Amino acid sequence: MKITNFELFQVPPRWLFLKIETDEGLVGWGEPVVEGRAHTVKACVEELMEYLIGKDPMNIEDHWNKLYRSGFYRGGPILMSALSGIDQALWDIKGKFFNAPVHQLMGGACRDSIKVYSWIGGDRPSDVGVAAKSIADAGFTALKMNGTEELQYIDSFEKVDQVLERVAAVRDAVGEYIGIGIDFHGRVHKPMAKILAKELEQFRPMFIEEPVLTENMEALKEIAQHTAIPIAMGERMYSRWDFKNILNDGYVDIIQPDLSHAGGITEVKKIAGMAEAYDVALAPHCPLGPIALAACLQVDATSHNAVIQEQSLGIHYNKGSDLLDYITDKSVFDYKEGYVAIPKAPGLGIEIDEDYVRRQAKIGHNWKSPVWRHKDGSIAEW
Ligand SMILES: O=C(O)[C@@H](O)[C@H](O)[C@H](O)CO
Ligand SMILES: [Mg+2]
Repeated sequence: MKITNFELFQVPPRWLFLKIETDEGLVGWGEPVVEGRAHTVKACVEELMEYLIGKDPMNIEDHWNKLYRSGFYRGGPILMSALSGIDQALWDIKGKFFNAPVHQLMGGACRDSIKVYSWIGGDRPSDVGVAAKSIADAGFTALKMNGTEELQYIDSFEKVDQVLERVAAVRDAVGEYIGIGIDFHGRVHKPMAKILAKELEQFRPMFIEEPVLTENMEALKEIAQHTAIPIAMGERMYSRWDFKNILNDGYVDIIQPDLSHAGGITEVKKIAGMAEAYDVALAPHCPLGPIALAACLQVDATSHNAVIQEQSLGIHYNKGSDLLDYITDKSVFDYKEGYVAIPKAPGLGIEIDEDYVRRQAKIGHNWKSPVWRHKDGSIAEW
């Protein structure tokens, strides 16, 4: 079999889909994207795909190594997201060739389903309470919320109290046992992160996420001394080599590699294995589209330490588009009591609605990250 062609589709709300074609008529789909950088990743995929035209799609490990190692410069969000989408599409082709879901080819599933969580939107305590209640009423047993907007290095306790009020409203709305993930998006610096971690403990959150930026990960040591809340991190880490230090340091409890940023199925499967050896849980990051989610579920299926899966259904910043819009069999993600079943169809397990993708690609998008500034005019982390 040979790879004959590829196409990229930039579709709303802010995604990029890749279709790889073969001379046997089999096609594979991948999702190579970083939010706000779709054009740049697209150019990178185009450059990487030059090598793959005419190659056998089955040799995924060799292609991964070629695309990663032989460019001299390696890693980072752009190259690794491009590689991730290509890797997903190659696995999709392989699965379809053997008429088996990808997890079957990676050793078989060690679970039937995985717990999922969705984002809740809202800024005011009353809004987040209502949003949380609707997620719980829909049968979910976990949710994730925004911890806070940007905090300066040293900031007012008024902002701390606002966070506590919002989390209290959610806890009140959903009762004692719904999991609450609190995402700080690295918008907090060490001094305030310590305080927040300590004060949030009363609400028994499922985890706090990116309490500081990945590049400040040595701060986790001090933050962890102030709380027993599990610490989650990893959506902005791009390979095994990025994850090795945080695992070695020992202050992270849950890693969140993104199947569309951290080297795809091939690489995240390896990262999951590394984490397992450190007794660290896996919760793949996925605020993206259906292909990324399907790839996540394949890795969740075969990773003993996978605990929960993020998904973008109803997510506030994907307004106007839903991941189900792009697939023909809408019931492929089969939810029951807060769990989603591992898809069993060949390849990634989903059927892309290509006509719809083509129509949406005509609309396209030019999604860019917002610019936030502190009161004094200085740039805030987004
Ligand atoms: O954990 C998450 O889903 C978030 O941190 C998103 O990745 C972030 O808002 C960028 O889209
Ligand atoms: Mg996050």
